[in-house]
Amino acid sequence: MFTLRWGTQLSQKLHPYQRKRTDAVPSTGSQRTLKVAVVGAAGGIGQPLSLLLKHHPHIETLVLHDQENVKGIAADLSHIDTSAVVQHFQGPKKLALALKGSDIVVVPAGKPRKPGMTRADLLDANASIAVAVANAVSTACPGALLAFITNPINTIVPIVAEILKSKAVYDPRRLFGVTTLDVVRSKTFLGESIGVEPEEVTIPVIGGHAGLTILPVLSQCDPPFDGDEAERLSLFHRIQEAGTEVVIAKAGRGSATLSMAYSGARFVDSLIRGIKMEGGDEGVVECTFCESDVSEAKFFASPVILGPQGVKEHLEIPCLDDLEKAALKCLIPILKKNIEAGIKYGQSAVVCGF
Ligand SMILES: NC(=O)c1ccc[n+]([C@@H]2O[C@H](COP(=O)([O-])OP(=O)(O)OC[C@H]3O[C@@H](n4cnc5c(N)ncnc54)[C@H](O)[C@@H]3O)[C@@H](O)[C@H]2O)c1
Ligand SMILES: O=C(O)C[C@H](O)C(=O)O
Repeated sequence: MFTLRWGTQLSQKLHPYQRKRTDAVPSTGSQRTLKVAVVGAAGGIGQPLSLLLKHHPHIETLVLHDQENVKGIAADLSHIDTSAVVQHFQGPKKLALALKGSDIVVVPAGKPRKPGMTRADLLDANASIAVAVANAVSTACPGALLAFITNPINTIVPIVAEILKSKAVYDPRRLFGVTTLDVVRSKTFLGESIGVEPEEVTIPVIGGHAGLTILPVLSQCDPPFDGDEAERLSLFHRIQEAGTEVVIAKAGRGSATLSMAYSGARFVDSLIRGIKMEGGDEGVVECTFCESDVSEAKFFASPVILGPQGVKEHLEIPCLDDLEKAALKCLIPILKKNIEAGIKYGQSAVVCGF
């Protein structure tokens, strides 16, 4: 029988350097069932992501929202013999209603890249979508965990933070840019290179989610990657440019969708396992882009321990070798600029009343 392997196998194992005792947290009731909303559910990512989430044993209600018609997708998914009930909503006027009472909102709404574009080129098209979702979340489900897939992640997440701040509902523990695909790709490429199952590979990927801001910490790979300097640089570059590899291969028909849906589902599963964590549980570790003071940039992708309220603890930036230290030094100014653009956009959206 086909079963999805939710739980430990899908999410990042605790790496030895991350292994820490965490404070006991009160039980939030592992029996609680959850409402998860997907905004952009009719899209290239949204459809397979919704398919994967329909199989999640802890999702009681799966809400599909899109500006396009999602009725057919909901009807289709609702015939799958798993218990999640599928609801559907279309258009901006239905967004707040769709999100009402959601525990988790995951957002793959927005334009994807075409060959020749950078992720930053998507800002004009996608920023207003992020603002609309943040506004709706602030009234419909201010306590939800909010995971953005929409690019450019480095700028979209700071925009959303500004909108939520203006509504006095911003909780940095609950807002995430999904960078799981960078980890998934790193595990795959390293597994091939080392000659082990990709699932056995653990590697932190830090920084941001665009070109040079993506920093796979190869020196902390487990099992160790012991390629020579040339292999190391080539792998480093391939991971940074893996999104572009897909954009070029799709030749104008969008960017990564299936691997992103898999990665998005894995991230949602980790959020759910955090929500359902019982006192004494060790916690779920994922690399994700969120506000922190682990680096000089206000937002940074790094390993966090997830718990019932979202981020339970930010782990230190892993030990870096000389190449990685240089890469971090080079990415920080780029990331800061991306973040600053988001803060400015968000603040002006607030002033303009969007
Ligand atoms: N974080 C990552 O690692 C990662 C990976 C891949 C793609 N992405 C990004 O994800 C986004 C979506 O990619 P895709 O390939 O699914 O694109 P797509 O065009 O196939 O789908 C986007 C969907 O969003 C919907 N949408 C647009 N505006 C909306 C709104 N205001 N409200 C509700 N729905 C709306 C569209 O109707 C469409 O169905 C892109 O911005 C892409 O760059 C991020
Ligand atoms: O590359 C893109 O534009 C999509 C996404 O960010 C990716 O990494 O695949």
